[in-house]
Amino acid sequence: MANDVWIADSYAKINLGLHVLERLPTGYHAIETGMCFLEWRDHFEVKRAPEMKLEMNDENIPTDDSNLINKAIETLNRYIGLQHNYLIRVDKRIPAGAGLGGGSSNAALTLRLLNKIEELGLTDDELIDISRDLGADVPFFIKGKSGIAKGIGHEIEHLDLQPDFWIVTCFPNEQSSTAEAYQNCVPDPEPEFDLKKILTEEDIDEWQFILNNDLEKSVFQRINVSGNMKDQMYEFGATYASMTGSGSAVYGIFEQDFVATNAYKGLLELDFPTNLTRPGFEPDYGIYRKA
Ligand SMILES: C[C@@](CO)(OP(=O)(O)O)[C@H](O)COP(=O)(O)OP(=O)(O)OC[C@H]1O[C@@H](n2ccc(N)nc2=O)[C@H](O)[C@@H]1O
Ligand SMILES: Nc1ncnc2c1ncn2[C@@H]1O[C@H](COP(=O)(O)OP(=O)(O)O)[C@@H](O)[C@H]1O
Repeated sequence: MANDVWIADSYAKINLGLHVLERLPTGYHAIETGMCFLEWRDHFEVKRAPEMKLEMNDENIPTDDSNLINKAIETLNRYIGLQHNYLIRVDKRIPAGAGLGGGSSNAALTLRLLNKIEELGLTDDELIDISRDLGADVPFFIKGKSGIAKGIGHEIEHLDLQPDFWIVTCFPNEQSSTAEAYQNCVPDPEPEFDLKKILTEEDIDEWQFILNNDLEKSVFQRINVSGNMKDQMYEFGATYASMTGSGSAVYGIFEQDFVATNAYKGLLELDFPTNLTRPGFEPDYGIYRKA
């Protein structure tokens, strides 16, 4: 009904390995990367309004046409035409420029929310098609399932890659440019290790020797604190640690809860935005009417 308020959450992701295979003529890069979700979420509340309006509680992120939520609204409007205007309020908790996909995740949720509220009847595959122009990472966020992304990130094989361990993720408060991270890395068309085999067959104890993020080197040269934080995760007892995506956030995977909790508290004391995700976490992709 016209006065309904709709609520939903938009989740962060981390990358489990990231191979940069080739620089393409478009300037984008062919990659393969595993992705799973964190219990780190932005909260959306949406209701009808006289005109489209976006409100976010993060003054560092513009709410003008450059915002990926507004780009998603514009894309959907162009594709099928929206019947109404909405006020979209976002309680933003996922840091931007962190390699956590916060903006991409917001764009995907916006498409799913408006599809549901306006009863547009678009399938996931149609939403995935529409989402491609919004960003390389946006299609991944349409289904809410972990998996391996290839191509520029649009070709997704959904697999259950959600680790059954604790994940501690920390953002050292320095935004990393995705474009720069890719521009400064050296593609390797023949990676030494088979990413899918590692993620689905290798014991996690082996990951630190064979699971790499090819964007780390160039980012750690510019943002040293991220490299130091990766070392710190191992010092805290992580079984595996890596920068996520184009950074600058770093995550550690821990097999014992008290070791993870100790790392989480230690990093929080540094005043960095830090997240603790429990074993086997699955995002709630539901869209609900607020009671
Ligand atoms: C690095 C990754 C890993 O998951 O995520 P984040 O670190 O951004 O979370 C993704 O590849 C980022 O996806 P996304 O953030 O949607 O990238 P886009 O906005 O489409 O592209 C931003 C810029 O990154 C570069 N880019 C992006 C993806 C890709 N496969 N090759 C690239 O070279 C291009 O210079 C592009 O102009
Ligand atoms: N709704 C949004 N949330 C977060 N970042 C956004 C949003 N809209 C646009 N942006 C811009 O996108 C960039 C970060 O996008 P994001 O997907 O969070 O990248 P990353 O995964 O690298 O952190 C920043 O430059 C930010 O200003």
